[in-house]
Amino acid sequence: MAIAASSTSLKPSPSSTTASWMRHHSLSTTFGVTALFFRRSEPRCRRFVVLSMDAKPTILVAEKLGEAGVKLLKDFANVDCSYNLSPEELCTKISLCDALIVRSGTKVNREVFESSSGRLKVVGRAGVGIDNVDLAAATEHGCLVVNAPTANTVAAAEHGIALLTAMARNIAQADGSVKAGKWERSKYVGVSLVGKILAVMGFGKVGTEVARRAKGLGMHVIAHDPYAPADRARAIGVELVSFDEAISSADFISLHMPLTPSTSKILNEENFAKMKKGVRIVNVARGGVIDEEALVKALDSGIVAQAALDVFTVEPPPKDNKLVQHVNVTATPHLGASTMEAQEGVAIEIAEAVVGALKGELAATAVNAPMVPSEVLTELKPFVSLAEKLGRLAVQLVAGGSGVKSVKVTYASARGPDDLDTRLLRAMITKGLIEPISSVFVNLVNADFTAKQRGLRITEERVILDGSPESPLEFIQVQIANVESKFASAISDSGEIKVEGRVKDGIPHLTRVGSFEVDVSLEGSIILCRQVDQPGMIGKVGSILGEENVNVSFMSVGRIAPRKQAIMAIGVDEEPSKQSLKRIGEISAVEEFVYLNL
Ligand SMILES: NC(=O)c1ccc[n+]([C@@H]2O[C@H](COP(=O)([O-])OP(=O)(O)OC[C@H]3O[C@@H](n4cnc5c(N)ncnc54)[C@H](O)[C@@H]3O)[C@@H](O)[C@H]2O)c1
Ligand SMILES: O=C(O)[C@H](O)COP(=O)(O)O
Repeated sequence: MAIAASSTSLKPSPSSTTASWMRHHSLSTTFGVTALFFRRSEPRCRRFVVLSMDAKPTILVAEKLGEAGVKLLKDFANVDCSYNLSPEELCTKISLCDALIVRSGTKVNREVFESSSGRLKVVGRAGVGIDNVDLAAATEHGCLVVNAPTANTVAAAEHGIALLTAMARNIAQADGSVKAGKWERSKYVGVSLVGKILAVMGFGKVGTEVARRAKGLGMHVIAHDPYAPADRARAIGVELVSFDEAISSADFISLHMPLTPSTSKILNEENFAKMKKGVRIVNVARGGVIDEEALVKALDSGIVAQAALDVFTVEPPPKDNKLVQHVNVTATPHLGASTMEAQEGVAIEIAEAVVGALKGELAATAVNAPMVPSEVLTELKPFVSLAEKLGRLAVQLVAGGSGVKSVKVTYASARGPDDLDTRLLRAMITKGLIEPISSVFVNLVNADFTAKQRGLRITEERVILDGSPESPLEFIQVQIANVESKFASAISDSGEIKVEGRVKDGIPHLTRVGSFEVDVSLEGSIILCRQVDQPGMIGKVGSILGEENVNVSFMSVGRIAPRKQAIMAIGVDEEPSKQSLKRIGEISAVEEFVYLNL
């Protein structure tokens, strides 16, 4: 994968790790100790993590949510249930919230993310359709969007069937007539469903359940869905056909695709003209998939005999909306998901997803981030940490003023190329590369976007090794090209800054710097010294650090040959004072050294 370059570049600067308190606070509050990819590791930030460990995150529930879900949320967070907020009120409240839960009635647009000043970390959509959430803006702001895709499927399908049968037998109109004191038996003669062709447009979860039920009513069901597997359709006796075939052969059309740029107004004047005269249309998907003006015309001309609509382009539709008022239209106010059972299920599904995301777990229903199965995550966890630390090390080796633009990551593994999903690792390397030298925070959601925005091009390469594929990876190598290093020995023979690491006994280790092999655990911070290999060096450095009670966790020397140049890597638990670092630099055999903060 390659992330295209843009015009900006990263400029390392020693003091640029400082971010605002608010950002640290919201990060650590929101993604506490278990946060796998959201927590920063600078000592300064760790203080805020400790401070905020007891602070509960705040979740704004902006639309009615089932009680069971609200209870789950309250067990974990402060919950503010504020319904019917104006857009301005939502923007004002959002800067105090770590998560927001909405249904289809709230527009979560760019302004909402901008108003959150970086605090909003999760948007939970209590339902399926996410067309009311600006996903691009969410991603740019590093905000995870999760939905509840399964709990209202049956409710929506049942509502679709209810509309289909009610429309065919004029139930709503006849009911109104009886209540008005009339008895119009010949006016409300309906049409039968049995033997009729139903075209299900969008053969996903809801479409499939509608098809199943329609077959039970004796209908002949065909479906159109460019992405649905034919065998799934065949398994329930449904034939997948082209768009034109579906709409031109159907007696009834039921819409079940999401609203996207490619489905917007997919039923338009041109397509109504292709339909059988007298076709009947059900829409429990989204109002925007129909050109509503064209539908009014098609109803007036008789191409469309009847329509049953649960959803509208603008909700609620204006009172004088011609479609709603049309005599041949049956309308419901977006009730597809509104059964007691579905709303309890959706509430639990979204509450679990939002709480999980706030705890830093990878969400199974993430809409704008890769979903990583938990077993894969368990296996990758130490490599995730290694990836971030290699990124942090590599960028700190860049001399101030050099712009980091081109980074190559090599993953060496004995596993087949399809067995390793590198998105998580790439995100962590990106986080490691960017966070030490900027005030932005990077996570799985915004990593690629942030890299692209900063003109950082990351290319990935797989090296397939022989041997046992027990571990997902042997080593990860990070190379930064076209830069100078503040530690010349980090430059490899081919001219790039190069660091390489492995996981040993579950702990990330640095195993190569430039052309030198080292072995130091990446648990604290590191001092790298290039020296002339000679006896007593470890003791000299160790005693300088010992004098100020800096604990050495690890030492390793990698050398070209005995008594030639060597690199000493020293792992330290505490940050040495400037004075101690200066004294290390003054040891006569030391040619260069660098302190790297992990
Ligand atoms: N009225 C309601 O209350 C209600 C309730 C639930 C869902 N919905 C709507 O129904 C939609 C479908 O829900 P779902 O759970 O079945 O989602 P889903 O993702 O399981 O199914 C959507 C299907 O549409 C297909 N699709 C995408 N583009 C298409 C196109 N151009 N032509 C035909 N098919 C296309 C997809 O391949 C997918 O199979 C949701 O996006 C939501 O907008 C409404
Ligand atoms: O996409 C959905 O899940 C449905 O349209 C339900 O929307 P609602 O949560 O506003 O009822």
